[in-house]
Amino acid sequence: MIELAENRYGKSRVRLMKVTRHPHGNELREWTVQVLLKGDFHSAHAEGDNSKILATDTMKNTVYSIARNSTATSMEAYAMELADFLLGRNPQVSSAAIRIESAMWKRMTVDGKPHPTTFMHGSGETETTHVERAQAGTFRILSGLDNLVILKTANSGFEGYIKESLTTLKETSDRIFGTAVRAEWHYTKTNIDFDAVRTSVRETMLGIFADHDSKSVQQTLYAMAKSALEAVPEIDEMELAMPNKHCLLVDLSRFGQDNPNEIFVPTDEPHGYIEARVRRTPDAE
Ligand SMILES: O=c1[nH]c(=O)c2[nH]c(=O)[nH]c2[nH]1
Repeated sequence: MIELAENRYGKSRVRLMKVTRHPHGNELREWTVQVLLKGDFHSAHAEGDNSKILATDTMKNTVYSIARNSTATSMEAYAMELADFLLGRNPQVSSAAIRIESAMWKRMTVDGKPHPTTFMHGSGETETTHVERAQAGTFRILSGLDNLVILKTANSGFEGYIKESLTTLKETSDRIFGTAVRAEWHYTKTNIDFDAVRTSVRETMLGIFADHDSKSVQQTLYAMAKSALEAVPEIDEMELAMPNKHCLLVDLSRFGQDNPNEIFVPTDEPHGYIEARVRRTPDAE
């Protein structure tokens, strides 16, 4: 016997730019949206019967249509509206999952003043959200960020690790620590100021990264997640991934020069990769 074990389908990489026009200036958002639906689609897979299929092209159109009417100020609130709309119109759908990645546009400064209608691409950092709801269920909202590229030039070392026959790495109490953070955290509520909470989470993590006396990427990652969970009551779990973007000290002794931790070669591959999930445990009775 062969059966359809699981399935979901939808539209990926729906690109959307929204300009919200105000008399005093405009707001700009650039999102890449993914819609994935699960549901009663056995007949489509096993019999070629498309009568329950909402075309993915229709989903793409829905992304734009909801964006036109939505007054949501955050991508989380917009994603909830989109999921509600799709679930409301499609009883054959058991759950809708919306993912959004938001590009980092910043208002341009001209002559020292923020320009009302012109923007500059800030960095390759993106803001993310993943919103999911089942028919008659409650929302599960995970938000985060990706490709937050940061680097510290002091207060980072790596010592005391296992030394065995294949170990060549030298211990150091002073190294460069560069990474591109991916973080995703879970909200305990759905009616909060998502943008303000996001800012608190991000700023808390950055503050710890800068000030931490790092014994390893693992220790700093844990300290960042722990501080964010302590500072922001609206989240209860965080997954963090931090590649260790090695910067290798160049041996200048070949040229009769010293190198007191000043000249490095940044490398992409191979790189260390550290990830962890950190959560708030229920208070002990
Ligand atoms: O912070 C680090 N953690 C490791 O596990 C590790 N391994 C390694 O080679 N360098 C590092 N750095």
